Amino acid sequence: MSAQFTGTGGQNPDARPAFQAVDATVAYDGTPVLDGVSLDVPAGQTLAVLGPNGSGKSTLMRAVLGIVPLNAGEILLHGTPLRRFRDWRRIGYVPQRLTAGGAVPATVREIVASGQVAARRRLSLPSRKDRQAVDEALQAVGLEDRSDDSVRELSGGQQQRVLIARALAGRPDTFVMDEPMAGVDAENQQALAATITMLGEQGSTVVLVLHELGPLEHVIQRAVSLDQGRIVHDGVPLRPTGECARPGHEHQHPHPDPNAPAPRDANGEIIRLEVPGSD
Ligand SMILES: Nc1ncnc2c1ncn2[C@@H]1O[C@H](COP(=O)(O)OP(=O)(O)OP(=O)(O)O)[C@@H](O)[C@H]1O
Repeated sequence: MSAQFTGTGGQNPDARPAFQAVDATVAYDGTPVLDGVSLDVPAGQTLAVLGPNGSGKSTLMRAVLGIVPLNAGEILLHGTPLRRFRDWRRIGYVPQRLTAGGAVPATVREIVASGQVAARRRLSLPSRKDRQAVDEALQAVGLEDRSDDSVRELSGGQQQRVLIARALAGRPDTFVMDEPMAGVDAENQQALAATITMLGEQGSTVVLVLHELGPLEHVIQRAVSLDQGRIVHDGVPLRPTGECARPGHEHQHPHPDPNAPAPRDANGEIIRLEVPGSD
């Protein structure tokens, strides 16, 4: 594997935390969904954010990335207050998988290459190094043989791997992945777990929203559980107990079933993969 994905933080014990939330509060219509959350994520750590549906996991991820404004508190990225942070090329965001947003049809390679736009100098064309980074990102997620296919031809799990390759192609060292395993079949989960393991081993910071640790159990160093917008556990990952420990237990989840047919719009067209931030 190339050294290009190597994070800097994991090798430097003096590095400032990748993410810091200080008493972060977010309310929608007056109802707090993040209720004074304080959290430091050291550079180089692989951390899972767990919790029941609606507990505020996605809101916390969006808040640390500045997508959702805080009502109170503060966020720092790599030691810099969010409002002054400019080094967005360091951050790779893997959003939840499918939306009905208006993306254009695109090949796998085009989607992955779109992850480099923020990192390239304005108006410059992709360099040989950029193209090489796309090749390596595709290789990292095991999709190099699908690079010229339309993303619409891929399964949901493969599309999720495309989104991760897209984040890798920008060469960040800090990743936020919102439910990368949701609606992904077992084979693609294993492929994703291998990629995330590689990132952790190479010193990147990886923050993942998960419903269960599953195939990532061996790579998660720390788990933070939210409930009703507050941190109720922070430490070694808790093993599931009771009903959740039962073999075959299925978390109640609003995301698509991996075996369900591809979602279609009112005209019968398959809903396309959104390409956020590809401007
Ligand atoms: N844009 C919004 N406007 C109003 N309410 C919102 C908005 N986004 C989220 N919420 C509400 O905030 C609460 C927390 O939502 P959030 O998506 O952060 O939870 P979550 O833990 O990620 O849930 P899930 O596991 O279902 O993805 C929920 O009650 C949700 O309905």
